[in-house]
Amino acid sequence: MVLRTEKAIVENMINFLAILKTTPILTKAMNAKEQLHVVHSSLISLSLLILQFMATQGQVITCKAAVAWEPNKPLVIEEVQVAPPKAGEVRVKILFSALCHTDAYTWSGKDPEGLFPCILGHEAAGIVESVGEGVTDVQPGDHVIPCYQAECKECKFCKSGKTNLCGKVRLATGAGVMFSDRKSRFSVNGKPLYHFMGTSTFSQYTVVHNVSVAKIDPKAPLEKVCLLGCGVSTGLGAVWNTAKVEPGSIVAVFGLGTIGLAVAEGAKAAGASRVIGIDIDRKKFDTAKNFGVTEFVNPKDHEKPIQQVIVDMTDGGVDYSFECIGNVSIMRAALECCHKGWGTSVIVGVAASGQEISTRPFQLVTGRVWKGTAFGGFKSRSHVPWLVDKYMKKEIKVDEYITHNLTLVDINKAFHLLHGGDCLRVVLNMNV
Ligand SMILES: NC(=O)C1=CN([C@@H]2O[C@H](COP(=O)(O)OP(=O)(O)OC[C@H]3O[C@@H](n4cnc5c(N)ncnc54)[C@H](O)[C@@H]3O)[C@@H](O)[C@H]2O)C=CC1
Ligand SMILES: N[C@@H](CCC(=O)N[C@@H](CSC=O)C(=O)NCC(=O)O)C(=O)O
Ligand SMILES: [Zn+2]
Ligand SMILES: [Zn+2]
Repeated sequence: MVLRTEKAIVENMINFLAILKTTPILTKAMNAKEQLHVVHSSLISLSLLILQFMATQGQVITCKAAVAWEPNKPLVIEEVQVAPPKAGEVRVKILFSALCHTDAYTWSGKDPEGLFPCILGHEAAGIVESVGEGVTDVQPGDHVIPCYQAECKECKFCKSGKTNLCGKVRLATGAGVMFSDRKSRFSVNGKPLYHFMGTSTFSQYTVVHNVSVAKIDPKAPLEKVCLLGCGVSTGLGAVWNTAKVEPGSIVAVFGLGTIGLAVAEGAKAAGASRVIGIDIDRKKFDTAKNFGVTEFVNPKDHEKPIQQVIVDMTDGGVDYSFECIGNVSIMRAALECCHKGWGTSVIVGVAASGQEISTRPFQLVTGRVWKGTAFGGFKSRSHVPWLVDKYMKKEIKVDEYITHNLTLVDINKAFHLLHGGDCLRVVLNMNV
């Protein structure tokens, strides 16, 4: 363990120097003496961080977390105890966590898997603090994105080559506990708190399974790439992996929040000839243009059912449609606006417990295809680092989805903002 930790320190020093080398302020604005000063003080900070991690390894950490004690009741910032990682587990210092509508959905009490009290949050980035026995893929100091969709590379799902779903820890994460002992690593004064989606990132420290953590480029800004833990990746992947949109396709996107905009961005990158954005909030269109939407339709402006409006606009229907709202009536409309013979509709939105989809079977008999996607079909540990690299090469947007920056203590305000029409993603700084 000591050897592994020393190796981690050295590797992180090297990584850190690599970051400094690419920091423009060091190459342009400063003289050599000033640059040396920045390097020295940064190295001291890094060493302190590593020493801090060495001091906490194997110990219970007390830190701040937002606890959902009951559905729909304000989250409470509590001092929580985070147990050390057991075999096959990783404890992560969460630096930035964004809010996703799925957190709000579970918090609302409409998620059949929702368990309380719990720590929500699943779109985040941080640094590995310590690892449990047998963990070799990551080590203290690594920059990581927790992944609610695991990738063990061994189970029948992972080996199938047909899906990104992984079966290894899914039952445990659905039950709000860790796989090895079916217990939680979180507590408040001895009272256990449930984990959420295997990530629970609204805590300054969390414990995740080693199959649920992606190691990323240490130069990537964690306050931005945290978004690749869910929303942006899901939208892009829905287009590239699930639908496999071809150049020249006509695409309809229902719902122009973060997920719908990422679908539009993915469709544009895939060479779609038209990207029709549908939303009941007309303010969304100005933003949507910047993400690749070419036409905007507001269902409120039409008497006819929205599927008929789209069919009439597209000589019989679209090649691909995406439902990015979580509304089962719109899921039906999204299927029925697809072209006879080949149109494919992808459900991305998460609908509440008890909701069901329906259509005339004739819609499918006549060649339309109905699909769904989880995390955009991306295999988490393999593809999240690739997405981070694409962001670093400026091949995908991320910054543009961040409309608000707040701190952990303002998390209730952040959820309030998330429900407003002007908000895409709120990123919380977890350590201020
Ligand atoms: N399948 C997956 O892996 C994932 C699914 N999700 C789900 O995706 C959905 C969308 O997430 P966000 O983009 O963050 O949500 P959002 O709330 O920001 O966006 C939804 C958009 O739909 C619009 N809208 C609402 N009702 C409408 C209607 N009847 N017709 C047309 N437009 C309507 C809203 O004005 C809003 O612009 C959520 O249900 C979320 O839980 C999120 C992440 C991953
Ligand atoms: N527990 C929920 C499940 C909601 C859901 O479908 N989640 C998506 C991710 S949404 C992210 O923001 C998902 O990946 N599902 C696959 C999975 O294995 O959970 C419910 O029952 O409604
Ligand atoms: Zn999400
Ligand atoms: Zn697996």
